[in-house]
Amino acid sequence: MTISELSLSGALVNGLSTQLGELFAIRPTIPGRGKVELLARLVRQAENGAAIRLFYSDQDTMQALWEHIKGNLLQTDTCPYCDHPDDSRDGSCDKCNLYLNFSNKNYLERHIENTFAQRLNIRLSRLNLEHIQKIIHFVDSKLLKIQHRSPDKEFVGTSPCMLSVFSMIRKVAPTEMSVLLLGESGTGKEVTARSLHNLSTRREGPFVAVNCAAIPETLLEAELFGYEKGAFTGAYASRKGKFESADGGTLFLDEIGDLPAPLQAKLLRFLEDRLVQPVGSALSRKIDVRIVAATNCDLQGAMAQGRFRTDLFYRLNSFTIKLPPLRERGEDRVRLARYFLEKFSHSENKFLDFSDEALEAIGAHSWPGNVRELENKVRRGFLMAQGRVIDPECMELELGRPVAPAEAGSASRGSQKEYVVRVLEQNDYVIAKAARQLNISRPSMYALIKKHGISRDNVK
Ligand SMILES: Nc1ncnc2c1ncn2[C@@H]1O[C@H](COP(=O)(O)OP(=O)(O)OP(=O)(O)O)[C@@H](O)[C@H]1O
Repeated sequence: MTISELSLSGALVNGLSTQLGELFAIRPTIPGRGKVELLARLVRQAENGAAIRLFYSDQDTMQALWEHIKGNLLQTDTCPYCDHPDDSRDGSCDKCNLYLNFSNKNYLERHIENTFAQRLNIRLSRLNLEHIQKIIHFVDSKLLKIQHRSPDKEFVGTSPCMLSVFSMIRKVAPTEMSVLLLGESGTGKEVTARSLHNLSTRREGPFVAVNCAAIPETLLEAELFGYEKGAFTGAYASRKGKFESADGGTLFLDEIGDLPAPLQAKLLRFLEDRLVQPVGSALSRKIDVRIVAATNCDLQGAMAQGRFRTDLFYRLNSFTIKLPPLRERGEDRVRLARYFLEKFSHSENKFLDFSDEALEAIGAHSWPGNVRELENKVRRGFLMAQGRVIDPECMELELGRPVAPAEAGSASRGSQKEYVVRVLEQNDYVIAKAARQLNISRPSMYALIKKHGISRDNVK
C-alpha cells in the first residue's frame, strides 16, 4: 500500500484490499516516527487509488502525522484550504477563516476547534445521535482534552438531569453546608460525595466513607465516635472514630436511613455543637467535619413512621441533591457503557467495541441496579466477548426490551404487550415514531409486534 496524497483528514492510497469493512485500520510508515495506526473509512474508489477519510485513536499519532505534513508543506502564497491569497495577519485566512499558523504548536487544537462545527454540520444529515455523541466525546476528550462539565473525569454524564446535578455540586461544594444525597442504589451517591469533597476547600483533608447499614448496630457507635481503652470488653486501647478520622475533611454517611435512633440523636448533637464524645469517655472533642449523608430509602416515610428524626432530617437536608435513576438519563446509558469499556480496555490492554445490537440493548434496558449494574454488565461483556465485539448476549441483556422512562421500574407497569400497543396507539401506529419513543430500532419494533402478535393492519 502506498500513499500518494496525505492531509490531516484524508489520504489517497493505492493497493488497498477490496475486502474492506466500513471502518478499517491502515499502518503507514511516517518517516522519523515509524509505523502509526490510523483508522480509515473508504470514501471513493478511483482509477488513481482510493480516497479514504482518516480518524485518530490518539493525539500523539495526529501530532506525528501533522509534523510530517508540516515538513512537506509547499510554500505558497495562497491559503491551502480555499486558495485565497494568504495575507493572514492574525493567523487566519480572511476568506475561509481557517487557522493558518502552521508553525504554532497549538495549530492542531485551533484547527480542530475552528473546523469541527463546520465539518459536523456538513455531515449531520448522515449521522445519527449516537454517532454525533461519539464524535463529540472523542474530539473533546481525546483531541482537545476538554473535560465535560462534570466535576471530574470519572463522573460521567451529559444528560440534562446530570448537568443539573453537576451544576448543583459546583455550587454547594465550596460551602460548608451539610448535603443530603437521595437516589436509588447505584446511582452515584458516593461519587457525588467525593466530588463535593474534591471541589471543596477541604480537598486536602481526608474523605471518610461509612456505610451505616453495613456495620452491626452494636459496633456502630464505637466505629463512628471512637472509644476509650476499657470502654467495653475487648477495648484494649483507645481508638479514633470515623468522625475524628475525617477531621478537617468530609464524612460521608451512606445509608443514613438505617442509623439507629440513639445514634440519630448523637449525630444531631454533633451537627449542633460539632463535639464528639468517644464511647467510655467523659470528655468531648471539637471536630471540624463536613457531613454528606445519603440514602436510597424514603426518609419522608421513615419520618412518618417515627423511624427517622424529623429534626435530624431538617439539619441534614439543608441542601439536597437527587441522583436520577439511570433509566432517566437518556444517552448517558451508552456514554457510561463506553466509559466503562474504555476503562476496562485500558486496564487489560485489550480493545473491544459494542455491536449495534449491544448499544441498542443498553439503551432499552431499564437498569434497576443503575450505574453499578451497567458497570457489571459491561465488565461481563468485556470478559465474555468472543473476538473484538461485545454482543447483548455477552452482557446478558435482552435485545428489544422496551422501557419508558416514566414507567420503568414501576410496580404498576402492565404487560409488555399492553405497553407496546399503547405506545403504538399514541403514535398513530407509525413504527418509526413508536420505535423512537421506546428508544429502540425499527427492526426491534417489528420484532416486538411479531412477538406479541399485535395486528399490523393499522401499522404504517
Ligand atoms: N456518573 C457516573 N460516572 C461514572 N461512574 C459512575 C457514575 N455513577 C456511578 N458510577 C459508578 O457506579 C458504581 C456505583 O456508584 P456509587 O457507589 O457512587 O453509587 P451509590 O448510589 O452510592 O450506591 P449505593 O446506594 O448502593 O451505595 C461505582 O463504581 C461508581 O464509580
